[in-house]
Amino acid sequence: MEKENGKAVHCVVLAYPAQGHINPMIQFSKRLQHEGVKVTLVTTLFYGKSLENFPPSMSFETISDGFDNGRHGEGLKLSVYNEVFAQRGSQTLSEVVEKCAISGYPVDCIIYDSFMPWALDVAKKFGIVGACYLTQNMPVNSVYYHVHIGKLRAPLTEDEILIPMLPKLQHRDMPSFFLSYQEDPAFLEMLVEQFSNIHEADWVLCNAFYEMEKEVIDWTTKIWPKFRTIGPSIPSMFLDKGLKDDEEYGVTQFKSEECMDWLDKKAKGSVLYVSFGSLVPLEEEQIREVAYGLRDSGRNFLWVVRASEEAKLPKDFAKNSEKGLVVTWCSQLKVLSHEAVGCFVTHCGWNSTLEALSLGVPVIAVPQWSDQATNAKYLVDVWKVGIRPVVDEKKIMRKEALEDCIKELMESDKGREIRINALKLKNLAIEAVSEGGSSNKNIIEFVNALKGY
Ligand SMILES: O=c1ccn([C@@H]2O[C@H](COP(=O)(O)OP(=O)(O)O[C@H]3O[C@H](CO)[C@@H](O)[C@H](O)[C@H]3O)[C@@H](O)[C@H]2O)c(=O)[nH]1
Repeated sequence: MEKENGKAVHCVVLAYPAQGHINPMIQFSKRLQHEGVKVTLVTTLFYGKSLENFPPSMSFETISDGFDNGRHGEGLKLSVYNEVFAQRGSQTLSEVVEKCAISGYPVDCIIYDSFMPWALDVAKKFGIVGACYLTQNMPVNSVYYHVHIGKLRAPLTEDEILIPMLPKLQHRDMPSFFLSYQEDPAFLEMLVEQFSNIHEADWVLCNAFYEMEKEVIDWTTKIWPKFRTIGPSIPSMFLDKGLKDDEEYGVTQFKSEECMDWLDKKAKGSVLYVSFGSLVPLEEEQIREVAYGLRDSGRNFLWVVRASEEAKLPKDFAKNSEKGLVVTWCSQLKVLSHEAVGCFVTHCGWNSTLEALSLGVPVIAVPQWSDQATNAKYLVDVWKVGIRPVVDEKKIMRKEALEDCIKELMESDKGREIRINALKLKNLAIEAVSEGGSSNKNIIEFVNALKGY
């Protein structure tokens, strides 16, 4: 598969330095490679050093965020980091593009994570295509976009937030940066900044699929005509099985611990899988409530508690028992696709959300930070594949609230309906990336345009 001039199309894929961002970018890259595109994956030097199991089929380059030995010093403000990153990142990304040209593989397109909008200027400077990749979900992006166009403000003054094509949102459904805006506006500003130049991007790609949120996607395509959904960006073996040997994302920041033998011994649908993702630390009090809630539910559970969080576990809590196993990291997709798993207690990070939808696993939604509350709203009220426990005035989910949700999901009629809905979503996700499906067609359209067809 070649361009009109006979050469393979070459895309630089610029991933933001975080597990939840590099995973989907690598997965999308594999789909591009499947369509005959040459991919060079790029991330920051410091983050790159922490990654293992890099896919051998891709070239790998690094840029500088200005902190090649890490972001030491608690005092470093996000706004300062972003400013330095934009400046050093633009410079070193330009060097990568130049290096590729010198080595005989000129770059045709930069696909950049929307968290780094300055990368579009680099693409423009070289006269190549700039494609923005939105790692988060479209309703969340739409919320931030409405701040960008001045239709929504922080701090929130209204009780209910009305945004076209989205359900009514309460404060608890909004991205957390609205609620923390007064203490620290930098996060919301960074997320809104994603949309500062988006109308100039040649393409806007989003890690979602059309059938999951048609209304908001149709609305978005009207304002950005080159907006396309290309997800779920998760390994093909867990979806359409169209890509050979594609069983893992490819890079890992943390080492997985063995848990498959333990799962193999458990009855079908009997295990609660619990994970709060790769980033957010939980309050010790919250970890204690989860621990006792799981233990007292009487159910089997497999819980990922990252090494940095382990000291917060209650001293009397058994990490490896007949009913429960705690690991520091696991292959989440293998776990979610295991028939023993009956429910996912999740923080609702966007990748975990898409993985749950794609594998048909119902959820107990326990959002903590960033986009997670809006994802939880969709999981519970729009896709109807989960339940959200109440939290108290300290925003802690008490053990009783968790136990009630577990009981409801595993035993009630509502739980059975939720399971049926989860399977419907799973089938839609598989169809979207299969031949002729909405995301598959969009990927082919994108690649053909790069090839000049
Ligand atoms: O034991 C584990 C736990 C997680 N994962 C993987 O790690 C990724 C986690 O991604 P995500 O669910 O998105 O959570 P975070 O890592 O917390 O992601 C951050 O980035 C996402 C994209 O911006 C946001 O949606 C989240 O809110 C934000 O916390 C997923 O692919 C999981 O499969 C594993 O492989 N093993």
